[in-house]
Amino acid sequence: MELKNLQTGLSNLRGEISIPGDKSISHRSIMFGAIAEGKTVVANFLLGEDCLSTIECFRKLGVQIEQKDGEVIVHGKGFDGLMEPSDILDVGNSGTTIRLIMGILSGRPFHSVLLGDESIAKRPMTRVTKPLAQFGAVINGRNNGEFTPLSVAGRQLKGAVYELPVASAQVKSALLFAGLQAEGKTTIIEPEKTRDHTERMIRAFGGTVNVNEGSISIDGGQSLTATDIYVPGDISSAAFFLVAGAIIPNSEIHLKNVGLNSTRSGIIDVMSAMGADFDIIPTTTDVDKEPVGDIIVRSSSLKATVVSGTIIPRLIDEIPIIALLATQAEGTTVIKDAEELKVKETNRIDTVVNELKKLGAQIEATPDGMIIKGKTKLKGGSTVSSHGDHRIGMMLAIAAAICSDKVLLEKEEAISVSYPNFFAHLESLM
Ligand SMILES: O=C(O)C1=C[C@@H](OP(=O)(O)O)[C@@H](O)[C@H](O)C1
Ligand SMILES: C=C(OP(=O)(O)O)C(=O)O
Repeated sequence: MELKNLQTGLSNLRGEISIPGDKSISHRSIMFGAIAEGKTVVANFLLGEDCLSTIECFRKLGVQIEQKDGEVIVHGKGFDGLMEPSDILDVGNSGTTIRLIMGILSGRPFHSVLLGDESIAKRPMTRVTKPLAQFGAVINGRNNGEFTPLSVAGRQLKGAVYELPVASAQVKSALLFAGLQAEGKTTIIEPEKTRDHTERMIRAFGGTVNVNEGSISIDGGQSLTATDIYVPGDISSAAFFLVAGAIIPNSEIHLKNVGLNSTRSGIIDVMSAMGADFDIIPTTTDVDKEPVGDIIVRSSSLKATVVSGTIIPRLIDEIPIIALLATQAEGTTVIKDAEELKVKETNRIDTVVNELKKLGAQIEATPDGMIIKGKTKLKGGSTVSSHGDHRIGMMLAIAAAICSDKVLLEKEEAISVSYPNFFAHLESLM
């Protein structure tokens, strides 16, 4: 296996980078473009492997999708324009693709089969297949519908009321896609607020969705109309450079075009609580659009914090890099209520704790999170692994930057799932 020799001992990071498109919004732009009528032009689409998997799945469903001059153009023909695929739909490494597409496929009058990579094969699917069964969907899979391969026998769905047992935007979104094509009304009750890109996009495509405190309702039988989408930069990708700027000495990084949707910006609140030195310059001009801004981050003197409760869904994908940040803060940082980390691309409680320990961090796993003692000088002198998880790979590359001894990374290729230019951007700041 080829190992990447990570840059260590960085004395500063300076300059400006434009953050690539948001992964969650990019997936949804293809899905909504496909089920709407007309031509949807998507600008700043993320060309990461996960989003490319979504494009390929919809091409197999008969949707014409072009990539031209940095834009993606989706020629939608409505829900009824989707056709039975003659081949397996391969979602690759993407949990968002497989979970959301089930909400669309379960209401279509044809048969389809979903498969992904070895990580997807371990991720729980009954969180989606069970509630969809309440709508009348018929989805089968290994272990009573828990694991891929999954087969979907689509049929006319009936709207339902469903209370989510875990805060999951993927489950909520799958049910909204089912509800859009069902007979009658659908109401979803969330235990905590999760990312709301699906609700925003229903509106952008001319649909109606009612959001009340803790619940989301839609009427079935809605038809959507194509629109142009601008995808803001992904705060989950910006997070690696926010932390790099704060923990590497003599740094000042200007991150351009970062999505600042409040359902995603928990890392900003955590960095504030830890005393990080940064400024936000909002650049959004249209209040109906996803909020966007620039962030300037500088080397900081940090203190420990507690990360728990309702903030967790607002920063779930940033916890690996927040754990690294906590190794450089004075005091004991506690991250709890984050059991969901166990069912991501890897068990992120285990992979974060084990890999950071190899570099010299004082970090222990708990059943629902981790406890990190700082400030600790990370040494390195070891080989670490992404375990095929893009966010673990990027966190380790930033961790290596503050190590004194050599650090080798196994499975760096995972990073292109969400941030193909990651190393180019990192090097441009050195
Ligand atoms: O809806 C989405 O686009 C996502 C929701 C989150 O997953 P859960 O819904 O499982 O929390 C997040 O971890 C994932 O990266 C993307
Ligand atoms: C969990 C993630 O993605 P997904 O669930 O789409 O695989 C992620 O990007 O961190």
